[in-house]
Amino acid sequence: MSVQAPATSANLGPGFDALGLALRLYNTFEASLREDGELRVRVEGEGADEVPLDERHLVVRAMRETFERAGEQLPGLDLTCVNGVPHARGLGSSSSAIVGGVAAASALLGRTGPDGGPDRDGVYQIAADIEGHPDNVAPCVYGGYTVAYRDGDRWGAVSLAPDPRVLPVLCVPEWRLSTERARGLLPERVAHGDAAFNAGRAALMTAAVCGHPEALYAATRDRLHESYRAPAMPDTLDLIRDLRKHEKLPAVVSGAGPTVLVLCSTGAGEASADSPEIAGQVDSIRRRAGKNWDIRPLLVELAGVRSPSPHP
Ligand SMILES: Nc1ncnc2c1ncn2[C@@H]1O[C@H](COP(=O)(O)OP(=O)(O)OP(=O)(O)O)[C@@H](O)[C@H]1O
Ligand SMILES: N[C@@H](CCO)C(=O)O
Repeated sequence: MSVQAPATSANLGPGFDALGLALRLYNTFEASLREDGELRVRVEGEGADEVPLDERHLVVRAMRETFERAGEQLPGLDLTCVNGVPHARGLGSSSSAIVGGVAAASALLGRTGPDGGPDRDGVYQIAADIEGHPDNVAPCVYGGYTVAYRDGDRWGAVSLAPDPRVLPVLCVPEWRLSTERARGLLPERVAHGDAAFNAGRAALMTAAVCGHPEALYAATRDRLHESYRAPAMPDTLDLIRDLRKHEKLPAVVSGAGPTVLVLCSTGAGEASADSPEIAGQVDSIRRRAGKNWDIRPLLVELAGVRSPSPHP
């Protein structure tokens, strides 16, 4: 069976550990069970020469955890990963691997949702437990723009369709920053005023993405994480400052960085990389960014993780 799990951009500025957006850029995982107990992992594309090809592989770990929670043992496994999502760039590669692994294992265990597709809530609960925070996992599972939260011992999420006038443009650098290191830079406590500031901007972000793109510039302000992480990604914060100050574009750190997310938009009509208004904004981004950044306009993925067939 095969699973396609999208890239995601989390936080969107003020929505630390809560807001996220699914992107049309994917990792694909093909998994089939082996009766001889052997594990065979093949990886193509992003991270191919870097990730371990044994029990430590993140997809394998997620699959094993899902089997164990169901009271079963994962037998042998053939796993092929075709990765389109760059690692450690703030594009949710680890969530894509975890969600893909949990969705594949769930399907192999015969669990499906009411529509015959993935059991989305089941996948979300396990994957968010493994990842530890839900803001990449929620859009990867449900697609669209998501607001994720913790409710007692469960994870909750609402998925909304973004305004078609909005187009995410990613500026992806060659260099990397691990989420673990970026989280280690955050303070244990923040000022009440900063928390209140972010609450207002995060609420505004939902309005902005889902019907009021004119509010995107004001909505993309943060006081809880970006500046604390600046020492680990000074070029990212410099590019964001330049895009905001000189181009008046709503730019933020994508996830834990170092990618920059720019929420481009049109005044009217659907946003696409070919529409003159967006093409002009993309040109400005390219000019400001220079040659060290890969500028990628990406449509929003509306459906989330897919597992076309539950049969091994
Ligand atoms: N497709 C994958 N297959 C196997 N392991 C992966 C995969 N993607 C990520 N990983 C593991 O997770 C690590 C990167 O995860 P990390 O959380 O630092 O970055 P990210 O998920 O790309 O960023 P962010 O969470 O900020 O969006 C990699 O170094 C690798 O060990
Ligand atoms: N909210 C997370 C996203 C990256 O996984 C962070 O900023 O650390």
